[in-house]
Amino acid sequence: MEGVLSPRDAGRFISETSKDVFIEDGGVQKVANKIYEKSRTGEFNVKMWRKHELNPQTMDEDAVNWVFVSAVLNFSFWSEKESNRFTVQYKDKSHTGYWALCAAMNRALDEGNKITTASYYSTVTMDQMKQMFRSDSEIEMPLLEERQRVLVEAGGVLMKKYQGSFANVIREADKSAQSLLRLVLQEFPSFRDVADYGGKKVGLYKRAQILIGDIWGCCEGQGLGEFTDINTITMFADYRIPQALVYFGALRYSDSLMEKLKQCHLFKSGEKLEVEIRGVSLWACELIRDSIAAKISAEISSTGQEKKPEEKVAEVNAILVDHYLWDLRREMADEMSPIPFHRCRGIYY
Ligand SMILES: Nc1nc2c(c(CN[C@H]3C=C[C@H](O)[C@@H]3O)cn2[C@@H]2O[C@H](COP(=O)(O)O)[C@@H](O)[C@H]2O)c(=O)[nH]1
Repeated sequence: MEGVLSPRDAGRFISETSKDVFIEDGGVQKVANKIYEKSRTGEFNVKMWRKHELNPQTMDEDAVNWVFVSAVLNFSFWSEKESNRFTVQYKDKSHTGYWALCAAMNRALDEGNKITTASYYSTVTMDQMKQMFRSDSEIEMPLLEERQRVLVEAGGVLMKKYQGSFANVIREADKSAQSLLRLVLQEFPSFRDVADYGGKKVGLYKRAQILIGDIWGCCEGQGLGEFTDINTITMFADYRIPQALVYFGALRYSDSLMEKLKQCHLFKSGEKLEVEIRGVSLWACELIRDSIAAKISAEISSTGQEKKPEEKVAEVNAILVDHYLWDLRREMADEMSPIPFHRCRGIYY
């Protein structure tokens, strides 16, 4: 967007300016080493996305439209008590947080509600939302009215300008992730995750970038998911990656900020401390990605010969760094729970 720092430039600027959130190089190297080792197994690549059972298993237009709706709704699942959250039972499993959103979408589809069809969700009613996104715990899905509003808005744009399919937006971007990012920000207002910080406008664009990352993952970087510049997409600035980065010592909070977090302070979207947590986390992931790239090129130059294609370590971009940390935060939820996440009610992440 015009006059707005891109996520990478925003991350660098916020990191250089921040007074309450700091990057610790020791922790950055620790995470980079863990991911570098993981990347040598050959399983650490774009194919990981589809391994999650709730994600679509096809790579067609329906899958891409599923991803678009999940990205429109991919925000703010946290509740006061982590022990009592919005929960969805689906195929004998209990899902919370982001996975509860996916489970609810799949349950809705199984029940005949066309939640991923723009002609349906562009006119979805609150009664239909309550039915589709009903919780199986006593905690309802947060911000349901907001979710209806952004769904109707997004569906309306697709119907009016893109024949009802997000695949047509992707086609217009002509295999450029940055063109698709610009198009999403231009056409879908709810994705405009921008804040005022230090006299500048900073674009963190969490949902717009995770939309592109998930399209890339869903299609394994092929067909509708093929982007020549996918490595320019940064980490997705949510409320979980910071938790993981602090846990591994890559990020450090000032005592006063840590105290606020421990008091479950409710941050306003766009306030200084909230922007610093998200922006410095983003920059930390850029540094982790750079450190991994240096290790990979050092390995190639030290062995001298080029690896066989199947042995080549797939380039580790910020999306894969992000997914590694996000999935690990889920797997290590208990170990990481002493690190407080920042609470902000909003539609951006
Ligand atoms: N940075 C980042 N943020 C992510 C995701 C995802 C889901 N991605 C999955 C799909 C493929 C990947 O491998 C992941 O398995 C959700 N979120 C955000 O987290 C928050 C919810 O968290 P919790 O309360 O624990 O459910 C909420 O802000 C949501 O917007 C991610 O990947 N990266």
